[in-house]
Amino acid sequence: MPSIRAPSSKRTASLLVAVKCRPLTEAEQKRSRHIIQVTNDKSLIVLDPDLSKDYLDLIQNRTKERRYSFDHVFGPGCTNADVYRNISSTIAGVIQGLNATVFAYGSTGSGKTYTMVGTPKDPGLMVLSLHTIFDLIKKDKTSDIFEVSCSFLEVYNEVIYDLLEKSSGHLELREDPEHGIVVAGLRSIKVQSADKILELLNLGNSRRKTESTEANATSSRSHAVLEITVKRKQRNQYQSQILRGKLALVDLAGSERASETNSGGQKLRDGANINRSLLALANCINALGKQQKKGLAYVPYRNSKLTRILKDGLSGNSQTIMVATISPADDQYHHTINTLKYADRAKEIKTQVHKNIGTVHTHVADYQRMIDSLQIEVSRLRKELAEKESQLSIKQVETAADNELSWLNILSRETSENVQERINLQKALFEIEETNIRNRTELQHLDDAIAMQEVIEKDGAVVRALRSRRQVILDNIRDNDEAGTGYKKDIEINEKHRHQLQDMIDEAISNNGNRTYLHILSQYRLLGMTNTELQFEMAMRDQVIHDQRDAMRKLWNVLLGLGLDQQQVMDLAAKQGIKIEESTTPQASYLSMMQSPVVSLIRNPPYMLHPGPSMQTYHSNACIFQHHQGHSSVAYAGSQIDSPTVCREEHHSSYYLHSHDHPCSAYYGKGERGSSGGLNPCFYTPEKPAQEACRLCPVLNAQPSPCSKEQSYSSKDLRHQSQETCFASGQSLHEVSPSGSSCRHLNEESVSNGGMNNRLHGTYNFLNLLTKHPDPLPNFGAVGMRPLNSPGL
Ligand SMILES: Nc1ncnc2c1ncn2[C@@H]1O[C@H](COP(=O)(O)OP(=O)(O)OP(=O)(O)O)[C@@H](O)[C@H]1O
Repeated sequence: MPSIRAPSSKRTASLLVAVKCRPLTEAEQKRSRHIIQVTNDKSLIVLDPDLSKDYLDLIQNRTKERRYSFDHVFGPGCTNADVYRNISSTIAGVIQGLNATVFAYGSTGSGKTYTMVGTPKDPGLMVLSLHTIFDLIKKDKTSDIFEVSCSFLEVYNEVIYDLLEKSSGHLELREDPEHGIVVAGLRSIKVQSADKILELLNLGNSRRKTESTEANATSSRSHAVLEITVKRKQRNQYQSQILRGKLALVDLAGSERASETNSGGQKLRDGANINRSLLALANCINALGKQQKKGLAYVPYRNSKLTRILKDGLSGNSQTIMVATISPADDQYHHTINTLKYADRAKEIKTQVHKNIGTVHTHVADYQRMIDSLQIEVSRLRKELAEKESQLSIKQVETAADNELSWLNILSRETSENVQERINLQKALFEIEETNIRNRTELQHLDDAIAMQEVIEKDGAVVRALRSRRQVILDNIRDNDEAGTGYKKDIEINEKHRHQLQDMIDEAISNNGNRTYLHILSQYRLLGMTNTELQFEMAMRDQVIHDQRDAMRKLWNVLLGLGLDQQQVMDLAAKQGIKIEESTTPQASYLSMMQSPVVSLIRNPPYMLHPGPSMQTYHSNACIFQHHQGHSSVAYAGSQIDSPTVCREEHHSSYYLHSHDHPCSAYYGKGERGSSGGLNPCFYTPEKPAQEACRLCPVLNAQPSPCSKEQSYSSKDLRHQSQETCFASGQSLHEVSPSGSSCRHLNEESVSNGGMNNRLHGTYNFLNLLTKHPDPLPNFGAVGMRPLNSPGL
């Protein structure tokens, strides 16, 4: 299986919002007034639908007239081709390995399906996009091989169906560590021409659930997602590079008010489900919009299948276009305002776009195979279950038995929903807690920065900006905590429900003998498999991420401590065919930190947070102390840079830089110099308390260096010194700065402690390579800095 890994060059893109106003329909022309005025290609006015407003109302600003501006505005005279012209460049990016998402959003009957699918005379965005993709492939002058595949699904009443299957079963979502959210078992058909996809599109559309409602004669009752994947394999390239672009075209079901639909029963239930998932989408748009202004806010993707499917398009790797469709009719005023409100918020949403580049080598092939075999097992069980059910129903003759079976069906459906809900709630809770861990870390940075800045100017602009940011973060923490409490309550309710269902199942087994038992057993087995798969996925992913980050952090500490800069390390690694992803370097951590709006305010000394390797924090005569014990590690660095005590703290799998009020800083006092004459950046992990670290680090205890003059090495000497030789002679390695006040300590004990030998052996080998030591080539697998194609498992 080709593995696709995102390279480092990311571009931040804003979600592009286009508004399209359809003409009045024939029926509307008889009863409604046109209230949309498109003032130019970027703005529009929604007129007050109430004509009875008098002059006084108007001058007192009691009018309901609203003005909006967007990236593009299209009036009733515009065709789908006019809309498409403005977004075609984004679609073209798909054949270059970029992802794009286009979704139509609006109330029922506002023109979403017309915009996405269109008519033979006015083909919609789905059709036009497909033509672009195949035209570009045809015109391509390179010798690259293209492979286009397509899938088409619908989400109806919170259940996913494959529109390319005649009678599709229920499909489940799963989180893939490489590809994000994927629909397990969804058919992906390879296609050679736009016509073939259009055929599939028509077929799928004919299978879509539609109903005639008050507002629209053929109203879509489901959300439909057409996904086109373009794989581009470059011939004769190093490792056969593959670009993989993905285009998701989404036609949402229309929101409506129950009071307007004039429907009951199933129709009303459909409407409620549609509204629920659209509300979930609106909530995500809200949170994402807020996130741009306020920093980390929790985005409730898990509240619906639709939002989980759209997650990448809303915040991940995708250039995303929202086409907000509106009706010009005065009786649709509230719907129109509502659509435009969310379209307006969506303008704030940012995504990170990068090419999906991979090689034909396998990364996580083993892991993927395991998941796939589980998937196959799940579908086999599903089939078995369906067969058993049909056998049972053939044998059924008594009405009592029918009733029993339908009761059982309800029970098994409820059981399934209960399990799925619990998984979603637990994951949501986990995500919310992660978000607040990051919020709390930022709060700590801010507290430190405020304290330091207040020494300089008590109530200056910077302090005020920092305080206001602090308030925002506090609000976010409170909001997230409240949401977390809500999820915990939901989990309790879910748990109670589970017990009730279990009681009912137990009773059924004791009363109804074999058939019931078999049915429930199969269902349970099925759910058990799905659950195991999820747990397995999560555990594997977390473990891999944790191990790799941990090993990389240690390696960077050692490498940069030797005085090499990041570029040198990367160049040397590249010579060995190893690609170090930019996003994993200390510089990247530093940059992302420094790019935050508040940190940019406080970049300059004297309270610079962490200068980063490029700014020589890891000075050649800096002091590095490493101590390994089990899974904990501590590394300290004292530099000559005139900055206050700074700590880098690792929490869970995240890696933060922050100024910290811990005993080391207390020792010197805030902003005071340590014995080195410079202030000491301090690196530690939570597992190793700072006091212990201070005790262990001779420099921080302001004790004389343990190195005698004869035992000391300049950093240059050290790099040419074989550690083996040094350890063999019973010495520990220390490097002393010219002033004698800072020291690098890397001894055998610290290397061997806690079973870290293998990893450090790898590190050591790599160091030898970097310092041109004639030892064998490094074993990168041991240190987590793997050649690009290693699975890391
Ligand atoms: N630009 C347009 N020009 C002419 N007619 C249009 C246009 N847009 C929409 N219509 C007409 O408006 C009606 C409703 O459109 P459509 O079915 O696309 O709405 P929708 O938003 O998809 O509704 P639902 O959410 O209920 O599925 C249809 O009769 C359609 O032909």
